[in-house]
Order: sequence, then structure tokens, then C-alpha cells
Amino acid sequence: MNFESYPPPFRQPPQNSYSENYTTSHTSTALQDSDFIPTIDLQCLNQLDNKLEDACKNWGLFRLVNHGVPPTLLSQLQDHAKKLFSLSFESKQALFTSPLSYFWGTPALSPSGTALLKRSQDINWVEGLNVPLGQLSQIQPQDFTLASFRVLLEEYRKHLARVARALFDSMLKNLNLDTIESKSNLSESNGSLRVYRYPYYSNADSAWGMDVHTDSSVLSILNQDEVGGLEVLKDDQWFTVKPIPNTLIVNLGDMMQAISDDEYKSVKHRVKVNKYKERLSICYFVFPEEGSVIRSLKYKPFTYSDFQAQVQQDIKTLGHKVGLDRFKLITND
Ligand SMILES: O=C(O)CCC(=O)C(=O)O
Ligand SMILES: [Fe+2]
Repeated sequence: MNFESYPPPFRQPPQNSYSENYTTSHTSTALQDSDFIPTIDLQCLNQLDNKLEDACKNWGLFRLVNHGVPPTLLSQLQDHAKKLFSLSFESKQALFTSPLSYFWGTPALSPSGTALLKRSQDINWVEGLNVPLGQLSQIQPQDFTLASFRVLLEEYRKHLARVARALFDSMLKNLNLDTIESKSNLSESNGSLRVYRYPYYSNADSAWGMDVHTDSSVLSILNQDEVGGLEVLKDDQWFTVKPIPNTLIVNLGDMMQAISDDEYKSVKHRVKVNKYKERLSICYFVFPEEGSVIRSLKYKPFTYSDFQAQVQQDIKTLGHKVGLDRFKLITND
């Protein structure tokens, strides 16, 4: 193993005492998913059987096929990401500079993309590259791999914006929220993208790649490699989200739950570490337009900036995100 490519805490041999600090353990066993997790065909969104609505209400997560993103683009992104992450820790720090940022140990970032560092026993077994897609054109890398990665991202970004808009508009239609104001609750061209590497770890049961959370986004769209590790919670049961080539995973975030007045779920999910193989995933998060107000019956009107500021404050003061509960209206029944 080339330890130089890992952030300092991950450089220790796996059997060192560092792992003894871990308090989290993998208690429940995840089921296999192949028969359960819904699959949505982007070309058949308007069909009357409304599989999309079922998936949003009952799962908050689905597989997406016929999405129109070329398979070669998906695999080239993975290959380039692998190359970039195989650089040494120091090189990644030097290369991934503003507007890009490099982080490790947690997916919780400040608005500028730096890690909101956790206590050592809470560290997640992950490192990542954060890419604000609205600022892609400002990236002028000297490094050849990063330069060609940027070109691929320009292409990928257009596809994801198209996919996110089609899914969101269809969800609004299903919710009878097909208004101009609701449509502005999605800013598909300003999403952000994160590339994650989860190093392998022989003591995998004592660390999380990413512990249980919901996403703050409207929608998140994931391109994962063949290793697997993502799990999703439904009715108190964990399901593994097995990778299928050329299939994207879409999950609903907190903003979508609020827009839908809790009809749709911001789904809880987590990532397990693999004992033998590192895992790579590329995740696109899409948010409401700047200043766009989310109005619903169950929540106070709020903007994504209000939400983000509250999340940052809770992470700093409590060590974790509270999320939508902070904005819920108190009712007497
Ligand atoms: O890497 C993954 O599969 C999921 C990442 C994730 O859940 C997140 O970034 O919020
Ligand atoms: Fe997530």
C-alpha cells in the first residue's frame, strides 16, 4: 500500500491503536437490494403508473437508467478521479486549490469547501475533492490530469443539469406544485460536485466511510464505482445500494422534503468501508436558486442560505447537523 497517498491519519498501518478510538460499530446487517430499490427510466417519466412518485414517497432514493449520460463519460470521470487521488497527500493539497478544495475525515464542509474537522474518534474514512460547478471556468490547472478532468466535468455538468431539471419538474407536477416560484427552488447549473475516495481498511467494521446523514440538497446524483458500500434506510431496515454499471443513483435531500411538505423523504444513508478495496464515488448536489424561498405548510419560509447557516452553526456548537427540525412549524395537534 502506498501510504503516502493517504491523509496522515490513514497512513497508519491498519492494526495500530488509532482504531481503538472508534466508538461506532456496525450493528445492523444490510439486506441485499437487487429486488427492492426502485428503478426509474428517465425516458418514461410521464407514465401514468407513476413509479417516480412511489420511489420519492417510500424510498427517497432510486436508480436511474436511460439518463442519456454517455457510459464513456462516466468511466472516464472515474478513471481521472482515480489518477488524481493516487497522488500523494501533499500533492493533492497543492493541486486542489481555490475554487477547488481538498478535504478528509468528514463530508461536512464550510461554504468555502474546507473540512469542519471532527474529534479524532468521529473521523470518517474518506477524503475528497470539492468542485463548485458554477466556478469551473475559473480553474486553470497546470496539471494535465486535472486539466482534462475539468473538460470532462464541463460535459458532465450539462448532463446532470438536464437530468436534475427533468426529475425535479416531474416531481413538482406530481405534487401539484408546478409554479414559477417552485421551479426556482432548483438551480441546476450551480450545483456542486464532490469526488470521494474511501480508502480500504482491514478493520472496516470499526470505521464509517460516511456515517448516517441526510443530504442538505434538493437532489443528489451519484456515480459510484464497482466496489459498493452505500446503504439506505427504509422502515428501520438498511438496504445495500449495489453498484450497477451505467446506472446513476438519485437521492432526495432536505430541501426536497420541505418543498414537498414531507410527502417525499430526505433519505438517511451511510457508507461502509471496504476491507480490501478502496472505493470511489462522484456525487452531484443541486440546490435552490440563491434567495429562492421555500414555502410550505410544515416549515417556516426559509432560503437555502438560512438552512446552510443553521447547519454550520449546529455542527460547530453541537458537533452534528440538526437539519429540517430547526425550521419546522410547531403545531398543536
Ligand atoms: O459516496 C457515496 O456513495 C455517498 C456520498 C454521500 O452520501 C454524500 O456525499 O452525501
Ligand atoms: Fe449523502
